[in-house]
Amino acid sequence: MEDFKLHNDEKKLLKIFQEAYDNKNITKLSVEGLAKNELMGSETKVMRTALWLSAEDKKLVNIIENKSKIAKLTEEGKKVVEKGLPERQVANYMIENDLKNIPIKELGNILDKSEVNPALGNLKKKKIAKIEKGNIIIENLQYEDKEENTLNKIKINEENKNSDLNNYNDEEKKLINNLQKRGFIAIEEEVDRAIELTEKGIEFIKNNIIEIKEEISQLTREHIVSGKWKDCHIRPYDAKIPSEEVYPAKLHPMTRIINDVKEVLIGMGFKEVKNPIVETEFWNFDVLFEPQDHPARDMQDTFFLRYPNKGEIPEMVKDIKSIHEKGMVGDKKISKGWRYEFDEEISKKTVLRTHTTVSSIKYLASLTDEEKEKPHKIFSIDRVFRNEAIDYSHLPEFYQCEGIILAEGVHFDNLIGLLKEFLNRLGFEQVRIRPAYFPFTEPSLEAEVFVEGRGWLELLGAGVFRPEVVEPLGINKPVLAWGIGLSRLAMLRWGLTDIRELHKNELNWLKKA
Ligand SMILES: N[C@@H](Cc1ccccc1)C(=O)O
Repeated sequence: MEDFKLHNDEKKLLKIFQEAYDNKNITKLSVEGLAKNELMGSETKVMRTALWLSAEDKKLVNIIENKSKIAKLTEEGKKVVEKGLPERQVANYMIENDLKNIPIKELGNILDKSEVNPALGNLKKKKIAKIEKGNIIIENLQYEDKEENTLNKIKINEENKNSDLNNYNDEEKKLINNLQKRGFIAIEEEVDRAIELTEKGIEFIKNNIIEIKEEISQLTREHIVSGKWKDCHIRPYDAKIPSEEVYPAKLHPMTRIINDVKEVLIGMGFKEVKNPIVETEFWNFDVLFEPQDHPARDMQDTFFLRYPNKGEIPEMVKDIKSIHEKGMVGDKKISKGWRYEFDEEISKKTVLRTHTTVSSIKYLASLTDEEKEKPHKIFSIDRVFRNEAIDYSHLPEFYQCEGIILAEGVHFDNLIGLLKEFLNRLGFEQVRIRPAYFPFTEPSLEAEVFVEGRGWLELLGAGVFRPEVVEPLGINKPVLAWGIGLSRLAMLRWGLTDIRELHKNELNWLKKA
């Protein structure tokens, strides 16, 4: 025997071929025929076994697939073969009742509702009757119908397992096309499979005695107690055998990314916070020291709400007003401010949050004096909204993940170290940092990752919150902040080039992702 181990089923299949070859020099057998052999028993088993035998290391057989189109009668079609086409049923009815004409309305008693219109059309087309003033007037009841002949032919061909569409001439094919539209015939694709010995396969069955010993795949107590184990052949375990692919139920890829990122952050000591989708401009922009005339607030980027168009804002708005207008925290001047007139009415306007930085800043604002003394590490993962046209890289709704560290003595270097660690844990080995600008952080940075075949890609924005952001909240310690787009992350993980793919729920992709 050659240098590979054969599974019992493989031996059985080869044995069938060996007999066919010895008797009639046959090297090719249909899967259907093989399945009927008692050594096999089912088409699935034949196919599975043939797949093993055709694998790279053996190549003893080839699987040959012949695709063909076949014409079959539908359930409706079968009825029509018995009773005639609907127009024939009308004609028969008239013959039986000796009628020369009937009102169209009466068709409802003879035929199914859905068949009335097609029957009328065909009565006219086939010149069986003409229609005048709501009456069907008979012209020729003894007609021959090529469509019915074709239906009969299909029935007979089906009985003889001869349904290939190629058995019909062009005229018949046209008729079949019509009958298919009327729902009496279905065209289906059929795959005819056969297994054929390769040269190597032929050599093999010529030169080997194929011995089939019953095998067991599991040793039981019974085998041991009875001593049967001495005669048992235990099937060796082969992890390389190709098998049917199975797709178990699983979470949506986007949910999986979210869960993975959560796990990484929780592992790094962060705590999750959640916030509502609808925010005031106060929390979405003002507190983050974004001036009220900042272009990002423009209609183009932000979704403003009509109902309710105003929300509540805290007393603290006075402090925010003062930092925006004059750069003052209480009576201490910490910066130039934006030097414009801050409008509390604008602060009250409602928006769909445009970034998760809202969650970070709301958390900081919620701390009591005592809590402010302690270090904090929090993150949030949430949907954010931007009024952008949908294309391969933009959706009006997407996921962001955002986090902060508040602690005495932390600085920019710690932020870089943290982000490198975070991105490493997400599977990106090469990370590089570039300077960037955000209205609420100074200094600010962008982190890029290197992806094989795509180069350096920007993934993350970060920085140290400006004093103008944290000091009005009574926080005098550094706060490191960062935000990352999760859709980008998901696209990289699954090699997508179009963000829309993530939400199409295309089953084939979902199964394999
Ligand atoms: N909020 C920023 C990201 C960011 C978060 C925190 C600090 C710096 C930048 C964005 O949406 O792009």
